[in-house]
Amino acid sequence: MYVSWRRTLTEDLHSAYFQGRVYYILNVLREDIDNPDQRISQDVERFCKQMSTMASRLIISPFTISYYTYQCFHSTGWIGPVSIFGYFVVGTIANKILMGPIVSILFEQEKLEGDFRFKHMQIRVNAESAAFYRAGKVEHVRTDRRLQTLLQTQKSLINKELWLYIGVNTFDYLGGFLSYIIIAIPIFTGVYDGLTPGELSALISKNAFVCIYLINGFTQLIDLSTTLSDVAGYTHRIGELREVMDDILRKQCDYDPASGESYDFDSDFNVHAGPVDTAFVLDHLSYKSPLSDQPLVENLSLKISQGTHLLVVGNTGTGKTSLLRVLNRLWEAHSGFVQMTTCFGPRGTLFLPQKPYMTDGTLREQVIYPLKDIYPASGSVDDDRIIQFLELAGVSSLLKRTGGLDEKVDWNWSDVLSPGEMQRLSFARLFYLQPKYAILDEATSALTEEAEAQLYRTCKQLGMTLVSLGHRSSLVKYHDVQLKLCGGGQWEVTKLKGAREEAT
Ligand SMILES: Nc1ncnc2c1ncn2[C@@H]1O[C@H](COP(=O)(O)OP(=O)(O)OP(=O)(O)O)[C@@H](O)[C@H]1O
Repeated sequence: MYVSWRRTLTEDLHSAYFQGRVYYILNVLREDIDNPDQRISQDVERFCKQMSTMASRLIISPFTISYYTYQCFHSTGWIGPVSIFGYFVVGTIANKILMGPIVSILFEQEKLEGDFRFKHMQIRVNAESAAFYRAGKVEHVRTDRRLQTLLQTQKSLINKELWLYIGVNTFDYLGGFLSYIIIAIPIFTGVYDGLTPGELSALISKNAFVCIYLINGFTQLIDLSTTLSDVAGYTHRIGELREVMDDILRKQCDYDPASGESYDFDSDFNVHAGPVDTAFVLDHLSYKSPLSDQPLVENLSLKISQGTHLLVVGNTGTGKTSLLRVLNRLWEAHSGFVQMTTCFGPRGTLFLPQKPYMTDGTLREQVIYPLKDIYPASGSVDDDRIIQFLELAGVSSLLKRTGGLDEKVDWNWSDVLSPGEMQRLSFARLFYLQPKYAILDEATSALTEEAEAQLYRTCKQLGMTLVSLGHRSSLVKYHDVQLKLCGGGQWEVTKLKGAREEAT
């Protein structure tokens, strides 16, 4: 049961988490949900484990309780079952009161557990940068601080649980007396006055057995209180995550106001109807960052068309990457429209983000990312293409390091590749997927100008229209139009080297 519940619950959460932009919104934009990763992995695991330990008792209890209620009624009359049920109700109310604070503290403890784990994760991912700073001591203090906060909460949880344990054990203990009180009432009220001492002792032992068994059935349920309080805490965390994901899915605006069509964020490779030679149409677009009321850009009208290479420049924080977020529909526009008139992926538009993302897997999986399978499915011809593109991107040496395109590697790609190698590998991806439009966010910032020139030349030879973001003046010569973001919502478009001006 544990395994199948865990599978069902995790798969259900995954299907919502990976739908559209939900994982991005949860991790980057929403602050009301802590540690979604921990909720999906650890909380679900513990929830299913605790539920499965409760399951056998919960399944069997109704049968044993019904059977012994009948038996108890048969031997003691209504007084036995009624007093035992009453006793159970009192015990349940007492436990409910004691359980109340535990659920909220358990919730808090799991949050702090997630924060503590995240700190270790942060150090694991950034071990080299931290080591360059010789930051062992400061990281030690900070990690210990998180541990102390966690342990304090854990201690107060255990203190609260202590009262619950005392309550549960007292209930168990007093239950033992109750069976004799139930038998004592008919004896002392003279119901069994006509019986001989032998018959009376036989009756007492029979009645005691039945009552003790019925009470035992209830105490077993009451013993579940501690497990139940844990289950309630995990349910709260998992339920909250599910509700927030549903809320995001409901609000996710997959409706294109310009074309009036709805689109599917995940159906990447469907061609969107629109002018064939245009990738994006921006109409009086304004956008701002999620935490600020100041507009980054106001009333931007622009067309990104085939053959017109666009360079986006501007000071730090003026909203260059944010423009790509709006184009890629990660952020909603504040006003105006953005229409994406091509598909996403091969033969459409592809974004190379500022931080190259190296997935796990083989070298082939790195190159074909984000495709799941080779494209087009062409067997060994595909190998030749991949090798050729690795060479063109200047990372053919990776073939030797990995031992082949399909050799499994046991390292973390982001740890072992230099930033320059990661950028080159991202270009190998781009060459392989050959989109019509390549949107490059400081994609060559870690490379020399010669390497940059070679990569840009190859992109153009492969027929891509480029939209680049960057600070380097060397980028100017590869572009026809420049969009300068000046901050405070201002922008200006200029034509470079006398090219056709597509932008207005
Ligand atoms: N997830 C976020 N939540 C809140 N604010 C954000 C978020 N991402 C970016 N910002 C803010 O939005 C503003 C614009 O950021 P953006 O990344 O577009 O800058 P940029 O022009 O690309 O800068 P750079 O040249 O350094 O890459 C910045 O002030 C940034 O702090």
